[in-house]
Amino acid sequence: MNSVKAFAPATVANVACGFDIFGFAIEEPGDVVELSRRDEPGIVITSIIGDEGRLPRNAEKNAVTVVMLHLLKHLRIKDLGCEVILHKNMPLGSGMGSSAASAVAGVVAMNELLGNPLTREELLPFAMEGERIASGSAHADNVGPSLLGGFVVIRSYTPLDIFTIPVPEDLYCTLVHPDIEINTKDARFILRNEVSLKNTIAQMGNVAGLVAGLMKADYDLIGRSMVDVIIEPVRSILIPEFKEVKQAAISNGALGCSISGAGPSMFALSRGIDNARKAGEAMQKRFAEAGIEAGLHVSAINKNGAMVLAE
Ligand SMILES: Nc1ncnc2c1ncn2[C@@H]1O[C@H](COP(=O)(O)OP(=O)(O)O)[C@@H](O)[C@H]1O
Ligand SMILES: N[C@@H](CCOP(=O)(O)O)C(=O)O
Repeated sequence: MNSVKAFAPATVANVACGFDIFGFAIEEPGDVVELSRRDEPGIVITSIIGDEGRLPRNAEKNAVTVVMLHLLKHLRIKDLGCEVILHKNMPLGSGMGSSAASAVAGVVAMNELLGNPLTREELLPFAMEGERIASGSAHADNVGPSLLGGFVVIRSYTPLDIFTIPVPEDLYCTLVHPDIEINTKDARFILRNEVSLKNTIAQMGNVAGLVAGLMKADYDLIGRSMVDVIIEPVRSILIPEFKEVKQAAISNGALGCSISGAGPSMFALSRGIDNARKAGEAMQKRFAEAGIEAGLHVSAINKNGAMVLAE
């Protein structure tokens, strides 16, 4: 095989109470990577479309190629020559798993070009290296769902133990991206290292409730469990109109609403696409009243994750 194209979707990480342990993918947007072999050895980024020239062109600094370099090293392949085109289809520092989408599309494309020596699950640690370069932390709650699809739970990082759980058929996500940027690295830096016993108990109850609610298709339980007493109170300060936008979502049919990843995007979960759209329009309107433009995506939970595209 001489050339390959792969797509990897945007993701909602944390899902309110599950900091670094919960995430799911949405249908769109997503990054697309094109790979083609060349005669000279080495991985070269020939073009990035859609980043306004902001992303590193150096293969060792961009999440899309860092993952390929790690994969090739693991497979002890030294002489491969490859040209990379990245279609950057989502904003940077968005809370939509932008760096993760590039990393996953990159590692899936390279694995395909090599004839799929690794399974999807085996690609995960390499995709996580893309997150390390982007945010200083190799968290898996964006790359996991972007790679595997579904609602992902990371039970443990050492050793890595990750699985997906079923979600109700009629569950829809609303993702609203206000036109501001928050660097995940900065949004991790401001978090406290200590958590009180009281908050730990509350958070554990919600984590258990959200898993049970999703698996039992108990929409009320899902809504009641979308509460984050640890991270949201700290990070929401970085998002203008956070409380008002969250209230707008809940008053307009959403089961619950919180920060998507490290923000500034906010997400809501709803029963049915009509509720998800209504909540999204209300959230967008609330941002607009404060003079902030916001993009809106309404989607089912993406069960497939990354895809190799026909040439
Ligand atoms: N291919 C890539 N796509 C997006 N960001 C990348 C990529 N490669 C490196 N980065 C770096 O990662 C940071 C953005 O990642 P992050 O803050 O995690 O955003 P997001 O929340 O959207 O994933 C920026 O500093 C950016 O330069
Ligand atoms: N668990 C991470 C998720 C970051 O998601 P992103 O989409 O903002 O990169 C965190 O909360 O830091």
